[in-house]
Amino acid sequence: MRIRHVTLAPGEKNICVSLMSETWALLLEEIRSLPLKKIDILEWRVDQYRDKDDMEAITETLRLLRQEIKEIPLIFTYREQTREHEDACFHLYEHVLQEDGIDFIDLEQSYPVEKIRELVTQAHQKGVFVIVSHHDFVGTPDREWIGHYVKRAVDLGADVVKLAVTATTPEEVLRLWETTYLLSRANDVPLMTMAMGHLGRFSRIGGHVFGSCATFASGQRCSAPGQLPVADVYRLYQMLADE
Ligand SMILES: O=C1C[C@@](O)(C(=O)O)C[C@@H](O)[C@@H]1O
Repeated sequence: MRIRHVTLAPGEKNICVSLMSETWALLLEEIRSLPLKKIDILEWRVDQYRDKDDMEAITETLRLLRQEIKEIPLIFTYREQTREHEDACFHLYEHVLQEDGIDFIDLEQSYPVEKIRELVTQAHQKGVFVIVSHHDFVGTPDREWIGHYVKRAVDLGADVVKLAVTATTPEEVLRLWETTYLLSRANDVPLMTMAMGHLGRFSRIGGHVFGSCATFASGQRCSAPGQLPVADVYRLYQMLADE
């Protein structure tokens, strides 16, 4: 699968970095502080943005953001798992899908099925790809759960399936890698998998070997525990590539 100049396929060493600022002025400073040439995909974590309920501000910020990041693929993510924020989140996604400039939206698999389907339809009509995500901030689900999850996400219309778990033991890293390896060979839809936490750091530099199509690294701020700085991940990837 190709988005602008980026290929999302098992084994690709794509680096995603999240933009975490609260205002446009800070976002601009954040973008300018990043080594953009080392970044394949940017994620705008709009849940961190102060004016996220102001649709005009969102439209304008997106326009400026796109100007600044040029051709870098952009994921638009409102990371909220509480029910009370869901309406605001769906409203925002619907709004942004009428605008230009985003390449992906990220939808949590726990959202109501009907809503996911509606947003998938709207996104696809607009030529925007959908990442269906699951986050486990406590541990790593068992193999069977992960298998069902990936199948369900594909059935819901995901173009990419993301799984971010927490690794509390080495066995959980192994389980994530093993399931990523098997499921990436069994599905045409690219998988992005990673583990959070200290042990999860290994999954963030070795995931591509097991079939993940991208990893998340930290820019100005981490957007999840265990992310390594983007320049370090880039350097490691170069070291792994030259043999
Ligand atoms: O889903 C993900 C992955 C992530 O949670 C991580 O563990 O790196 C970071 C989030 O910003 C992103 O939306």
